Amino acid sequence: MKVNSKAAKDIKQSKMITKPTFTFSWDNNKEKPVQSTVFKKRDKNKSLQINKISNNATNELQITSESVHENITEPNSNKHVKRKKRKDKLLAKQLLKEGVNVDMTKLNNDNQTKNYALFTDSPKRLHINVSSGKSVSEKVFATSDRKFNNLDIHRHLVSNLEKIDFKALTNVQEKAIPIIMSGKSCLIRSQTGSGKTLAYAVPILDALQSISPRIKRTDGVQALIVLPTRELALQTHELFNKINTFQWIVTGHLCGGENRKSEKDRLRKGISILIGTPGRLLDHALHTSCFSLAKIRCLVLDEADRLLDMGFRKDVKIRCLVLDEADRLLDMGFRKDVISLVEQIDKAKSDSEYDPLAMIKNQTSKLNPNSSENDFESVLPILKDVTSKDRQTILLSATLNKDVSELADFAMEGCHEQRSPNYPLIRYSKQRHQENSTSPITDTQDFVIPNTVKQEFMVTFVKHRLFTLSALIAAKSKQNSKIFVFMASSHMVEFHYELFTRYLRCMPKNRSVVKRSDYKGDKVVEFEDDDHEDESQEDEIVVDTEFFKLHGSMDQKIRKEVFTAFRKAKKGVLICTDVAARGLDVPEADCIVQYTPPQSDKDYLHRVGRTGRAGKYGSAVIFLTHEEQEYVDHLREYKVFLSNRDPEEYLRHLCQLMDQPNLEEAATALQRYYESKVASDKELRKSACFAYSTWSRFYNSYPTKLRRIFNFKNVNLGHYVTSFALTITPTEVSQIVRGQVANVEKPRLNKKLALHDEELTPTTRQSKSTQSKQNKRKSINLAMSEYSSGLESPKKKKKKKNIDTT
Ligand SMILES: Nc1ncnc2c1ncn2[C@@H]1O[C@H](COP(=O)(O)OP(=O)(O)OP(=O)(O)O)[C@@H](O)[C@H]1O
Repeated sequence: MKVNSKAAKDIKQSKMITKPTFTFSWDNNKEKPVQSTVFKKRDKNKSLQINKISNNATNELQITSESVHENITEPNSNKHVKRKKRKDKLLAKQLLKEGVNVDMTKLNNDNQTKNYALFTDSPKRLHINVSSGKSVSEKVFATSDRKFNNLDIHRHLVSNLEKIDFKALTNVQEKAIPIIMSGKSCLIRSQTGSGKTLAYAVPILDALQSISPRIKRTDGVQALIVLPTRELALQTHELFNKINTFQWIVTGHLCGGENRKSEKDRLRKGISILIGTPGRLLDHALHTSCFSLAKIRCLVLDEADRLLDMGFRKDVKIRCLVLDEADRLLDMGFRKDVISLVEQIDKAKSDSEYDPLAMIKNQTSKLNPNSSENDFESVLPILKDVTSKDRQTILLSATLNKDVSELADFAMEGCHEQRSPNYPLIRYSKQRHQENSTSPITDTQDFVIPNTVKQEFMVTFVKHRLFTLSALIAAKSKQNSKIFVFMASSHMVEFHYELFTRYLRCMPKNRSVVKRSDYKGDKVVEFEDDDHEDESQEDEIVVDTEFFKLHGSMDQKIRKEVFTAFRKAKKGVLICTDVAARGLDVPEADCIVQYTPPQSDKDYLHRVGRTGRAGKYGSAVIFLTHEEQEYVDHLREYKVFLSNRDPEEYLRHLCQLMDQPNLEEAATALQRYYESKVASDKELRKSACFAYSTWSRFYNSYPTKLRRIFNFKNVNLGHYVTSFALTITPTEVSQIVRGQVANVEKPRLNKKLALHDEELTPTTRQSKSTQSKQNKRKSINLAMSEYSSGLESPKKKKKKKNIDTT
């Protein structure tokens, strides 16, 4: 019991007080009656007892003492859990009858149950079939042993590539580079980490360097590369810079969250190869005059008609449009925007003046005797031909679906003088529904995951999730691993990042003093003891690794710094949302942890694809609960086979970490330690509440086809609260979150999982108007929260008639 008059004041003033209860007793001398009034805070964590004694003279009650009781409720002490325990016992008896070995003492022992109940759950069995099947695999490097110097590209480019150690061609490069160099549009599907970026970067650079007279900055954008995330745009830009030996070819990137003025300056100077995210590109197209559409071909998103009003000139020449991670762009709601872009470019072409020279040139090139049989038309490569009004379109992704193929049909239809929808589809493996390379792409494509990645699943009890993840991180850090940990929301990333950096990485030296008796019952363990200011309070590094965080709500500057630092780090743990799932290339990353399963099956592939890149080895593990284990069967539909990993293999590391000989004691001590820290730190507790709240929204918005596996109605929310190191009930968490949101003047939190308005794409912003549409796109929006368009709010830009000319 603690007495603290400030706390007593807080409770008295607090609005969250239930009705007081009055009790009367006699004072020690049995002379006067004592009236005790107990106020209880709604969160039941604190209660205030005021003892008053009647003053005979004035007939008034005098306060004799005030005391605040901190009742840390044991999460499992409610009726619901008791009922569940009864059920567990019945189930255990049933299992015993079936001949399954069940330790009934654990279930019957009340003391054990009282002992925090982390390891007293009824036995749950895995009922999934984990036998492996034949997955679809692709070889990364070409068997023909072809090298860059065998290609007809400039020798300076070859020597630079060799210097960076790009000698042998990967399969996708061997197939795609000659096709792109010939000027054809194509659709490329190839597994993650197979070198798709270089497959288009090399031919683009080579084509541009061969133009005579040399292209100038003032000639405007020649190639436009559109990517879904800022990090990906930055990374692609870096790659272009690294391999570009031709100083007159200027590359640049535009993505949300950066200083617009410096971007404007760069645009004014001129860029030949422009890499960017759709939102920011549109932003500049709308507001930056030096990014005039008269000079450069721009990606037109939502407001194509307005762009035309703004002077979409007819002599524009974007001759190469690359849509990387094309399916992601569609998932993010950019379908309309991309289609608008293509329409505008086509319109510009058809509106352009009669150009007999170009026509003659095209005719001549069609008679080129060197053209291959398969060429549906043989033209002078578009990028090399300055007079060409054509456009070359390249769509790439590791996962193509019907939507992308429809977009490709549309985008490529008009990209050559003689239209032909018969564009080459570059894909390596023969798939279930694929008879030949021209057979249609369906939504049920088999997933091709690098066979150098060991894919596992780990079934844990919900209450074990937090310390199992900690154990995994501790174990992997000993092996100097570089780990991606994928979580559901920005808040979840923030909370785990704080918790792990502050309390997992370093721990007090005296942590071994916590014995079983210390975490029995309802007492919260505190390692620090105010009375002992000795060395026992010192911390030591127990998990020797660096933690990083990455999510869409972070400031762009920090986001860039974090990403660069993680790439450079020798080892580390990147706690992130799906913003890091696509395209990011961290070659040394050797472990992927999916702490929250993805909402889209494709995301499973892309998350796993952050390891095992370019033939390197890696492992990927997904956390599942017993109720979710069917997900393993679900992935088998895509020919993805996971093996089972026993969590105990990681949990053993906790004994050393917590200085406890017994595994269960060590795990419980860690959980208690986290809980005590969260309970005593207001900010951390708030962060945990938001993390839990956004997780629950995420979990509640799985798409229909995954809902039978990830069913919100089936989850024990109380257990999930424990997995966020909280010792309060889910209802209390929502009250705290609601209270916090109400206290914020201008709530930055969108009703949907803390979506920041600026994170929405122009298309989504329009769709915000109707609630029904919102509901339909619930899961899309969740994913999009991670991507910034960098656009101003619609209100601001609506009345802007004059374009900013600065
Ligand atoms: N010819 C090559 N030889 C050696 N390494 C290569 C070669 N081409 C690419 N790489 C390396 O392979 C890795 C993956 O390349 P890249 O990022 O282009 O893959 P991707 O296919 O685009 O993957 P994702 O689908 O995940 O975006 C990079 O680290 C890159 O440096």
